[in-house]
Amino acid sequence: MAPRAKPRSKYLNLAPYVREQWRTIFYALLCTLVFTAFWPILAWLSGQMLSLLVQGKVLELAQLAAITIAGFVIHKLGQYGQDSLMSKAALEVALKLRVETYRHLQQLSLAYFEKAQTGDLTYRLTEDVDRIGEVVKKLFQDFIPSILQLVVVITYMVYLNWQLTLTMLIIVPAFAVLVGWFGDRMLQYSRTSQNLVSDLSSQLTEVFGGIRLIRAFAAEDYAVERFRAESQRHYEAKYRAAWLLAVQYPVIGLLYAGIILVLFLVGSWQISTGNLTGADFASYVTAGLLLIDPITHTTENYNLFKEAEASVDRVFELTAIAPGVEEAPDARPLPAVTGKVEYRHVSFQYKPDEPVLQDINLLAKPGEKIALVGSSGAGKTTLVNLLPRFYDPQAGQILIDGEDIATVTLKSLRRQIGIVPQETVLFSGTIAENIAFGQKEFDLAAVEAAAKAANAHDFITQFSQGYYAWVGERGVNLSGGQRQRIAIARAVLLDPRILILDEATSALDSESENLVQEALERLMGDRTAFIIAHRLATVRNADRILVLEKGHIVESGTHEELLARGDRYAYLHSQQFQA
Ligand SMILES: Nc1ncnc2c1ncn2[C@@H]1O[C@H](COP(=O)(O)OP(=O)(O)OP(=O)(O)O)[C@@H](O)[C@H]1O
Repeated sequence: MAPRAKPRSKYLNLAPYVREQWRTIFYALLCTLVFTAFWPILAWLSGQMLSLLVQGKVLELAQLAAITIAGFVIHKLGQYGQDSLMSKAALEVALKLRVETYRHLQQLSLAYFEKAQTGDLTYRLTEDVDRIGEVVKKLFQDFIPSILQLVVVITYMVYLNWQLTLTMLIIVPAFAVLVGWFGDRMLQYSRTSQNLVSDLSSQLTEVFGGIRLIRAFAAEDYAVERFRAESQRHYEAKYRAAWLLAVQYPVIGLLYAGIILVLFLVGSWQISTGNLTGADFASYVTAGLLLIDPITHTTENYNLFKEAEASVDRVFELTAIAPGVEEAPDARPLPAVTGKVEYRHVSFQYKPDEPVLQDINLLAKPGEKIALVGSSGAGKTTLVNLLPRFYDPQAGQILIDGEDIATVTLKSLRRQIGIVPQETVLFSGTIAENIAFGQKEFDLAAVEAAAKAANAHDFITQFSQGYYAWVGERGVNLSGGQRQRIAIARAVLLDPRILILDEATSALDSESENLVQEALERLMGDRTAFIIAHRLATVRNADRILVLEKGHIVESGTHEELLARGDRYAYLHSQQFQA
């Protein structure tokens, strides 16, 4: 039989992030050492003090108390250092992980985002990363110090008296297992009763919603009986939990008393044989008490680690996704282009065996305006989306100024292509920030000039805060036409040689329509433009019209030429553009 591979812990993925924090962690561990080393010292001091107390040596006791307080201060300073530094390291890990994962997501292809659920992605980047941060914090701030404390205190106890320690090491874990068993059972019962409560409430919602039906069928008794049965189940689950709790306290209390009894019996036996002094026994008991906290923390943290493993898994699942559209390793920046665009035998499909574009050939001269028309689903959007490499074609090449776009850097390529989409997305921020979207710093004068060219300046200055008016939730509301002009201003500011315009299908009022149209004409100027056309004016004025059908270019020519042909375009024109 082949040896079973040991499952690799998901937590190992976090190692590089933790390693980066080694300096902080190192200092934090030094503080932990100081903090922990003082546990046995404090236990020993309390034993000595107890012994002096019994002997009535007040002065010595006072001196020792002063030393103890000093020791305690150092011990607490160690704890402060440990907690603050470990928290810092853990939060840095979470921060780095969050930003890195986000950066990775930004590189994934659009195809990924079409499949992914936004809610799920958001959850992974917020809740899951937070939970991981919490776990890392617990690991360093709680788990490692607790383990260290256990080791140090137990070593001290062995040093004081090994016979007593051996006895304790046998009975205490058994006790811990029993407490754990009670805990698990309680959790199980409370989950069951929670589920039953939600069943009960869904039954109520259903019944109150359907009360007419119950009346109509005279089914009141039936409804009461169903409700009674459900309530009975709820009662039983609750009672089981209450009963367990009632049993737990006496059982654990009795066992606890038993442990103390054993401790005293074995302790007095050891004192009687001369293996242990009274003061040492007091130190021993103090040390024993010091074990309770770390044991509780260790078990709690262990459960937390188990639970959080799913979060680690979910976050690293994202970072493992390949970007889809990738830059060639030797990609060069695309130099400033004139705007000549060429598609050579380009074929594309989103899903295997469902071709969307087939053997597309097209050449756009610098400054040419090309309108794309065709019925819905013909592949117009897909065709233009290949140009900024939102997707890569399965076959063929796309060239800009003779450079294959697959060989240049994505940034330099996309910077030279302006896009005015059908639906303008605005992010929360000022209008100026929205126009200068993607630029860390911008010149307000340039933004204003762009807005003027986009026929947006007038409506912007009507807001009381002008370019600083806030867009987004609780911000100014922009109409469809205004949003489009913001999008046009964005493109003007970017000043690309190539444009992709996806005309809005939703009707604008005629004034807005004229302003938008005028702004678009100005934007297009002498740039190369691909326009997914829905407006008659655009189609008429285009240098060339391409008619797409089922992924093929079926016709190409000017408006007049194509009308004269009386074929596909003429048909579409009569259907769509006759108003
Ligand atoms: N992200 C996607 N994943 C899978 N299939 C897609 C995707 N986007 C588009 N398609 C399919 O590809 C084909 C072409 O779509 P595309 O959006 O390019 O057409 P279009 O001509 O722009 O249509 P419309 O005018 O309705 O926008 C359609 O059959 C569409 O269902």
